[in-house]
Amino acid sequence: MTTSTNGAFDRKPFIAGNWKMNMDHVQGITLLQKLAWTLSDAKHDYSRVEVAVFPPFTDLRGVQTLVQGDDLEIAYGGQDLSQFDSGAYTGDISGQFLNKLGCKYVLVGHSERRTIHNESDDVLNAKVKAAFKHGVTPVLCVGEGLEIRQAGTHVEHTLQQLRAGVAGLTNEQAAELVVAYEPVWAIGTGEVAGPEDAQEMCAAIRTELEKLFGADVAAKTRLLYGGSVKANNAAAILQERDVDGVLVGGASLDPAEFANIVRFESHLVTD
Ligand SMILES: O=C(CO)COP(=O)(O)O
Repeated sequence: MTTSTNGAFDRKPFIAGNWKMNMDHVQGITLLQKLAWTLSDAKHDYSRVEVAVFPPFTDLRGVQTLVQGDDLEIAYGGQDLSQFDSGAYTGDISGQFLNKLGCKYVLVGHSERRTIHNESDDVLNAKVKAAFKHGVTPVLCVGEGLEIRQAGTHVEHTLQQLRAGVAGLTNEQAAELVVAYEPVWAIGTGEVAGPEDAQEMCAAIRTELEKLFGADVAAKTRLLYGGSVKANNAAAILQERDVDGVLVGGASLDPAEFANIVRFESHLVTD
């Protein structure tokens, strides 16, 4: 097995599964158990490659119980949080509640939230700050739709979302933040941005973070790619220098497929 070219993995690779609105709390426990068994059988080294799942809110208590009871090293997080701490916000979930459930991460600004729920850059910036306030690491999602990609303004569009999302963060927060580049045209469509597209945008994001927070900070921020990632394309994407992980939708619902993505290093064989 060869080592990856990804900056010799200065940043710990991060493989995240976004279950979206799939898996009720019973199905979710079964899925997580199967994933944990598969990775355990494969002797997965969690200290080399971090694994996290993002189940629906209603699954989180069960996930917490399983993770604690079986001493699993799989992290988990919410798919969204409120920008507010508590109060008359029917249907919303506070970052404090996520923290209390042991969530290490929370997705912020997934394209499905930006579009279906009309979440603005200002709201998303407030959500990023709310996550940090409550001790949960935000995974800020950015990315362009098809029309913007075709117009060739995708880099500027994505960087504008990034700047708005990280406005007012401290250097320490920016280093801890995770950013996921998810081109909307590649989500759930089978269309995958090529490894070079993922690298182009992740490099642009890192350069922008350097401008905003300095090179030392930008060298620590983990950048993920998401959009139709499968076991057969993950390794090539993850070999790119600035791509530190993947955010997986559909393929994270299949424990064997997702475990193979987690074990991408075993697909980097050259001999
Ligand atoms: O939106 C995504 C992950 O957050 C990507 O979804 P798919 O992997 O199903 O394309």
